[in-house]
Amino acid sequence: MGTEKEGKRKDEFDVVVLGLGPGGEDLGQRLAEAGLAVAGVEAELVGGECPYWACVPSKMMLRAAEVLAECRRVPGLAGTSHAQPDWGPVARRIREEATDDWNDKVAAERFAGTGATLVRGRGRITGDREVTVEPSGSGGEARVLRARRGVVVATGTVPAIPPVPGLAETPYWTNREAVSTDRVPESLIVLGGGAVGVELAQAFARFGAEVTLVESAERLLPGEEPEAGELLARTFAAEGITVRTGTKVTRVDHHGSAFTAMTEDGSYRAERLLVATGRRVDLAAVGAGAMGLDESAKAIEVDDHMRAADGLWAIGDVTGEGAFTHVAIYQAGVALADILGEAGPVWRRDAVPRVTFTDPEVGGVGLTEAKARQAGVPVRVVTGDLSGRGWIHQAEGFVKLVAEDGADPVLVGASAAGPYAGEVLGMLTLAVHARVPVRELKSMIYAYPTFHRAVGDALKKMD
Ligand SMILES: Cc1cc2nc3c(=O)[nH]c(=O)nc-3n(C[C@H](O)[C@H](O)[C@H](O)COP(=O)(O)OP(=O)(O)OC[C@H]3O[C@@H](n4cnc5c(N)ncnc54)[C@H](O)[C@@H]3O)c2cc1C
Ligand SMILES: NC(=O)c1ccc[n+]([C@@H]2O[C@H](COP(=O)([O-])OP(=O)(O)OC[C@H]3O[C@@H](n4cnc5c(N)ncnc54)[C@H](O)[C@@H]3O)[C@@H](O)[C@H]2O)c1
Repeated sequence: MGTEKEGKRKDEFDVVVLGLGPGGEDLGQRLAEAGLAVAGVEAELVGGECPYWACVPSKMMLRAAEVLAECRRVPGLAGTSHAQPDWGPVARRIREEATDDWNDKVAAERFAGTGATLVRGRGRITGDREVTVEPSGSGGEARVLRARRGVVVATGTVPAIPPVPGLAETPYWTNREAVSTDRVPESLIVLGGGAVGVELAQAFARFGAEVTLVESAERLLPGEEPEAGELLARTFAAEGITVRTGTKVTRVDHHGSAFTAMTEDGSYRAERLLVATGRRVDLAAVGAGAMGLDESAKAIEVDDHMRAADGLWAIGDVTGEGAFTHVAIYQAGVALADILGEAGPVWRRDAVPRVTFTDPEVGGVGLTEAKARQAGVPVRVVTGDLSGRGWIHQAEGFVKLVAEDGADPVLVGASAAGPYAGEVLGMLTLAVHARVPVRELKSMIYAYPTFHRAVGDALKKMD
């Protein structure tokens, strides 16, 4: 229902969802389907980062790169092969199949089809349960949206650009330019060896780019088990990717058509430079202070029901928990139950799975050994290789299991790396989530010769 106040259009809803990425889109639709009056506010594209600039296009790139790598594995296993990489089909699939040329018409119609109201523009919390939306582009008047039950903040993150001298003045890439490029650069410097950095470095390298990756921590994927970073470093070296860990970029310049990155141990030149050094939230832009939150905080802190304050929920990357699409959507389900006042799932942080889609894949769930020890959890840890299947497949990888010690130990963390490691992670996620005792896992039958049989072999080492 719209009213006019101080020259601004005013509308009332039950819930206002700010940001329609995977989390906000899912929650807004489900609230509307439950019969609530919902406004979803979106500044860019309905669907958010994941389908247009992140998960989906990057996985299309990696799938294509994997096909090339398989082709290169034919000699010695199956004869001879010759593959001529062509970025054309990759760019075409991303443009036509994944993003509809970065057009959200279908998603917007799906959202509105549930009965929710899509409000295009940049929203800001301007009072208790009140959001003011500045329309996208020029023209149009601001709209004030009132939320009877409350506001859900689902505004995600933006790339965190490190304060490296010179960098801000250069035409560097973030994930957005990287996944929407029509052409593979001849050479590429990647800053950051987290999930974005390693995935995109490998995809471009397999399509012929000469890639240098600079990571300030001591190893790639520093949040994962050390064995994962070591495995990726070996794989990348074998594929011709230059990896520099434990070093910082001290200056970046761009002259003509080339970037130069100075590091503590040398200087690197490349046609393109990709910044993949993490993400940040901007709580001041969201107006979080208007509902009593600290706008300088790194994320919106939430309880087990995704509540951030009275009449305020937060879900997805803005909560600083996970930074994964499956977490944003899971948290949407938690907030849904809370807003509807129904029994439902609570936000559990102890069994969150994560998969980095490099080849080999790296999957993890729960705590790494280091994080368990830091938290003071007494642990038993076993590691095993891919056993028979790894040898047959000519593939490297590992399984690492972290069990909380005690009379009847349970896994509190596990990692799998290798072919299909993200799929092997499924059973490990179940084990951590459902607290399946190690004795039960040991008594299971593991099909021979699967990759997940490595879990059974590793468990034999756990006395
Ligand atoms: C290259 C890359 C690859 C990735 N791959 C994977 C993967 O394989 N698997 C995985 O699980 N995760 C992956 N991620 C992470 C995943 O993209 C995010 O976790 C996910 O998109 C978070 O969803 P969200 O709803 O919290 O926020 P977002 O997707 O960031 O959406 C937030 C939305 O809010 C809008 N918004 C922001 N501020 C306002 C405002 N003031 N008013 C109105 N609208 C606003 C934005 O325009 C955006 O549409 C990847 C990330 C990157 C960068
Ligand atoms: N497959 C997936 O699920 C997937 C894929 C991509 C991204 N994501 C998620 O998206 C988020 C963003 O990913 P990301 O890789 O950008 O962030 P990240 O925080 O995971 O990794 C950033 C890396 O950059 C390094 N770094 C920071 N400053 C640096 C500097 N000045 N020079 C060199 N290295 C520097 C950090 O040590 C870190 O290893 C993450 O939470 C990630 O989990 C998930």
